[in-house]
Amino acid sequence: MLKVTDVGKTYGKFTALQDINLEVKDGEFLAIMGPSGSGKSTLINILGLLDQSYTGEYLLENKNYQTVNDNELSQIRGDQLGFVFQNFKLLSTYTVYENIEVPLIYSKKAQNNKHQLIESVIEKVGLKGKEKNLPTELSGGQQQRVAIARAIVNRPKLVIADEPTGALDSKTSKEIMDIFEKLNQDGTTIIMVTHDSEVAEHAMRTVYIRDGRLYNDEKSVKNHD
Ligand SMILES: Nc1ncnc2c1ncn2[C@@H]1O[C@H](COP(=O)(O)OP(=O)(O)OP(=O)(O)O)[C@@H](O)[C@H]1O
Repeated sequence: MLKVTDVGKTYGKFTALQDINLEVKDGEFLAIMGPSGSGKSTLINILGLLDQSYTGEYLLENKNYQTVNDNELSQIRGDQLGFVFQNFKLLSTYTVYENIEVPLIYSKKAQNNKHQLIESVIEKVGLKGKEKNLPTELSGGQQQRVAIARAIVNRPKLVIADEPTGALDSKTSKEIMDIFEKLNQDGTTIIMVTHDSEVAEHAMRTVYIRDGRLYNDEKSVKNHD
């Protein structure tokens, strides 16, 4: 799915990432853990094609997008990637159905069964009957379900989730993680940033970031400290 080789990122004199090497296979469910400010968002911004100013090489499906122009890049993001954020980022004046429809409007993928597609993801995330509700009429967990449905409606190869349970209580977090697990079982590759080791346990593999460096296990982070 993707391969990161010796990637580094600086903000002026500050080094946010260095010597990052990471390979994610098709169908994997990877958790990225690390303290606040360690570089997690910086890394997933690169993986999610939201940031092209880095050193080293990043290949997504064997393709380097570092010099691709913004228009083409947003098309690729829309067609191949799904994003889920901590604070849901739903459109507040759009209904549940309309929020989920948005990626399909911008997509160049052929969609001749749009309505069916939207209904099937609504069912998958357990929101049947809520199609006409506005986000403000839903609980946090339900809003995150809408965000997940929106992220997967285009059948992306890769879903990137940044602290998707960060704003949810532990019972709701578990329900959201069950949805991600099912999604992964259905073949979607998932990369998820989390502070929460219980959440990371749902992933197949966890990597750790500390001070802009990536470690494959917790022990090597501690040795480094
Ligand atoms: N635009 C920027 N300009 C300068 N420094 C930045 C910028 N964005 C991030 N940083 C710095 O880079 C480091 C890594 O930030 P990043 O947001 O990737 O951390 P994070 O691990 O995602 O943190 P959190 O868990 O709090 O979201 C931080 O020290 C941050 O202050």
